[in-house]
Amino acid sequence: MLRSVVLAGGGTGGHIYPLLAFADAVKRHFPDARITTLGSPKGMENELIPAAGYDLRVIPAFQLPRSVNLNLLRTPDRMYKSSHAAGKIIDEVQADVVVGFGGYVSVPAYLAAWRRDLPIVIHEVNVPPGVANRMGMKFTKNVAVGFPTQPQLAESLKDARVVGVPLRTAITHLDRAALRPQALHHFGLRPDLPVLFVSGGSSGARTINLAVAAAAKRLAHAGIQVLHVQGGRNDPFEVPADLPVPYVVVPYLSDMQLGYAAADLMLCRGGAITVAETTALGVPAVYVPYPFSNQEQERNARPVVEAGGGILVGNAELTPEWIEQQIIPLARDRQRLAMMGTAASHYGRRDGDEALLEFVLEAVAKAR
Ligand SMILES: CC(=O)N[C@H]1[C@@H](OP(=O)(O)OP(=O)(O)OC[C@H]2O[C@@H](n3ccc(=O)[nH]c3=O)[C@H](O)[C@@H]2O)O[C@H](CO)[C@@H](O)[C@@H]1O
Repeated sequence: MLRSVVLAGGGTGGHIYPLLAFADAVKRHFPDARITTLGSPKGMENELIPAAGYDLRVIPAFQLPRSVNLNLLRTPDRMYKSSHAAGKIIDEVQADVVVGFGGYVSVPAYLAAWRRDLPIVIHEVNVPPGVANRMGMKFTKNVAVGFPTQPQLAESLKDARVVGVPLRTAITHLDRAALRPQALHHFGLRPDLPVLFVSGGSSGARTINLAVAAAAKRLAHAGIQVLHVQGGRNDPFEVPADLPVPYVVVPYLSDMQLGYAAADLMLCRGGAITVAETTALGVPAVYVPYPFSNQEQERNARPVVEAGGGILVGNAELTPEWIEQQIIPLARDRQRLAMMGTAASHYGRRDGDEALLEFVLEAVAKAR
């Protein structure tokens, strides 16, 4: 039984969408439960959470250090304001549990919950775990992870429960083949030619945007249509106007399921939620991991590639020539795409929201 939950997570889409998917699962099972989310002043949560209809409380920003630093938790001026604000909200809504998904806002929430002796559950999707969640792990052993490889790859996650990634129901309930005609129509794409779906994650990826746009003519002359999501925080790019087949650019897709339904092949970064979605849906993908952030995106994508669900290319290797030599033949090879899609779907799962809820209920029951 859950009466009131506080969910903390923010920054980019990768931290917010799992939180929203989990909130939906709580609402399905406990329609009367109070759901409160904590966010930071500038993150994408300020658009995404109110749009999904949930109560967002913004607490003062707190700059995370680059490494785990517990002294910081004791430094009143840096941390006090944020954790005091989180604590006031936790008290006001009489939370049963705090569930954190990482990002700036999670640390003050973990600290405030620990001070009140409330159960804390951490959900982590990356290897190595993010700094906020690593700090949270000092306060709780209730750690859940998104992928089966994480406990083997990171010592700090070796005892974590693998629950999968909570994904939006628009994605977990998606029948790609059934939605495809509507999706193609929506974007003005043709049903007789393959579609390359390009997305650099929630903020977009400049390297990917520029490389694909520079290959636009070659793709079009090979009969490959492109559906290209620019990404929430990226500059526009130029695509030639007189192409013989559609090249559709959209700034950001709120209905990401339409993109997945239209896609024959995806070209994307290796953000954890993107990987969870492509594999849950069996979408074959070319992964171009973001080369920084501790190689976390390469670690996300590599197991899928090893399972045969996609291919991996380094950021610097993604040139218009590489696209011509590797992506064009792949996008036209229906048999190879089908095999890759099946392999990807064997790695993915769609029940992360339910599995995390079960884990949270166990944590609450243990604490009572
Ligand atoms: C550069 C960086 O540090 N990126 C991190 C960030 O990625 P990022 O925030 O890009 O997150 P992911 O790639 O994991 O997920 C992106 C999410 O945004 C959605 N989406 C994307 C574009 C769009 O137009 N519409 C839309 O809905 C996708 O469907 C997906 O649900 O968080 C991830 C999860 O912690 C990490 O693994 C990534 O390494």
